Amino acid sequence: MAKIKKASESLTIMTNIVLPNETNSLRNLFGGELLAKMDRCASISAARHCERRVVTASVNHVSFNHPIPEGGVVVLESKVSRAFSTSMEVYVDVWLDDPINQKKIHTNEGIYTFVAVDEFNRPIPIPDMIPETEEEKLRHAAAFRRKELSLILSGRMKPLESVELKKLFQEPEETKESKKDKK
Ligand SMILES: CCCCCCCCCCCCCCCC(=O)SCCNC(=O)CCNC(=O)[C@H](O)C(C)(C)COP(=O)(O)OP(=O)(O)OC[C@H]1O[C@@H](n2cnc3c(N)ncnc32)[C@H](O)[C@@H]1OP(=O)(O)O
Repeated sequence: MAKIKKASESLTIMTNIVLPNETNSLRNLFGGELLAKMDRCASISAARHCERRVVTASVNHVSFNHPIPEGGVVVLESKVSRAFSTSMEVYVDVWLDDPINQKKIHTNEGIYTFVAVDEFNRPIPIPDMIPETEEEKLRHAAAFRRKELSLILSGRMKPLESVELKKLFQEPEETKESKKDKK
């Protein structure tokens, strides 16, 4: 198994048409149906990256920005955004595709955490990942913060133990100095 893989090697694209049994009372794609589709797409990306069985450990974020109507063509694209020791973050982008007018609307985004497991469902090490595009680099850079937040929210980490997340709430030294100068 390769020790380091590119983000693009885990790219997974799923295209579907929204059927009536998947909609809510407003005849738009039901949120839970979309979550299931995102989980499926993201789990394939995770398995492609680590070439192992994976389980969903956490759904860290999902945004519903635009409804997806019955009959709409929905395209899901997922890629591993960062690999840690046994876990990986997977980003899923969802698009409403209008093949007739050739328009694409970015409707949703989801961030999932998967863990690679052995035959006894114990976590096992995974290959590292290199981001290449600007977007991959941005997502990769912020992933550690999101991991810490997810661990805090799930009670697996104490807020004061965080490294990257804590930095967001700390004032830069220069700002502190300039405040002192003004006094
Ligand atoms: C070959 C290619 C072909 C491709 C084509 C085939 C594709 C074929 C795909 C099929 C894919 C099926 C995909 C099914 C997807 C489900 O539906 S799975 C069902 C739902 N999920 C579950 O049932 C999982 C239940 N939970 C568990 O089993 C355990 O809690 C877990 C997740 C394995 C973790 O176990 P644990 O003993 O607590 O392990 P622990 O060492 O504490 O943590 C392991 C890692 O997870 C991280 N972690 C744990 N919880 C969290 C959290 N809440 N937030 C963030 N990180 C967390 C830890 O930080 C740690 O990360 P690392 O620092 O090691 O990277």
